[in-house]
Amino acid sequence: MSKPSDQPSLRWDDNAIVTLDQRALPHERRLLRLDTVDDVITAITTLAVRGAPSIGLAGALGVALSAYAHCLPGGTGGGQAAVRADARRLAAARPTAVNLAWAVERAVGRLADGPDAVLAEATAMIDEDRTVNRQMVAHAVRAVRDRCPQRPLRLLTHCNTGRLATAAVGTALGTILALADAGEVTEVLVDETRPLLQGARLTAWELAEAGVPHRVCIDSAAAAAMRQGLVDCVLVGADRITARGDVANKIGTYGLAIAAAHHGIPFIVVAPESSWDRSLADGRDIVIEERAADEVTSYGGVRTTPRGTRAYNPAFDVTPVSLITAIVSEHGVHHASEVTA
Ligand SMILES: CSC[C@@H](O)[C@@H](O)C(=O)COP(=O)(O)O
Repeated sequence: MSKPSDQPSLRWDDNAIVTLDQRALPHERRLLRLDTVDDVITAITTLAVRGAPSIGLAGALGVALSAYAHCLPGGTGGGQAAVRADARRLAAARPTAVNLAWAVERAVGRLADGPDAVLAEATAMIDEDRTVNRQMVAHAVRAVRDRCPQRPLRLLTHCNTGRLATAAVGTALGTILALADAGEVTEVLVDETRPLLQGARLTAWELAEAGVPHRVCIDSAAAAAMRQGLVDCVLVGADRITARGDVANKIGTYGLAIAAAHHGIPFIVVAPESSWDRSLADGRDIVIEERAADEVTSYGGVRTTPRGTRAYNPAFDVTPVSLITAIVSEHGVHHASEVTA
């Protein structure tokens, strides 16, 4: 039997995309079947499918769904023009993670060869992501070992960057799991990741599944944990990295990086090449998704703020390269000071 981490977070099955519904975790392991482009867009916008590499793969498979619907005799018609329109809607479902637009564009690139070619491209991307995960994690493990001589390690991570967010072991969380597997980790502090609790719900679930000791850490306690000496290294993922190495990632990452720099703690970003957007130099040019106020003004469907309270709810922030120790991809370890436009 394969280990949980050997199973891709999403797959193609009988003309549909099948994925774990991340909204239901950790209480329910519910499979979600996405039959149409609209299903895919809803899954991405509601975070049933989330994490930069995973939404890219879902987007690419969504183009295949569209190609089968519009480009086969007996389908709904519309041809390639209709598929391109769907592809634009898919790519716009979430604006910050560049992996989504990148993957959709790659799938569209095979449109002239027919729906089977689009599907083959999308499924090849799933296989590639698995290879990329393995390579990236190997480099990132080396980066942590080089910078953190003490053993065992106390690590801190933010959001969810594991197998739910990718097609294999993940990026930052994959690295943590590999270090834990080697017996080098004593505890992982898991930022709960307000407001949608990707850390508390998903990362804690993945770590528990793997048997890695961890505690959920309220986001606002991360700096205090660093001051108390509970953190040897911070590992996070990325949604978009600019040519000079500024990193957009889940809201709260910037604050973590400031705190880590203040305490002299290595801050390492682990992300695939597909998260780089070299068309941008300055991270301030990255479009940051602003999400609905009710994600903050209510909890579990119950309002927590006075009626009419407005909210500031950006899904991501940007950490300038000056606060980052290293950025690791499948190609190796980049010292942040070497990454320039
Ligand atoms: C390997 S996932 C990298 C990032 O996508 C991750 O850190 C993150 O910020 C995810 O945000 P989310 O809003 O949950 O999709």
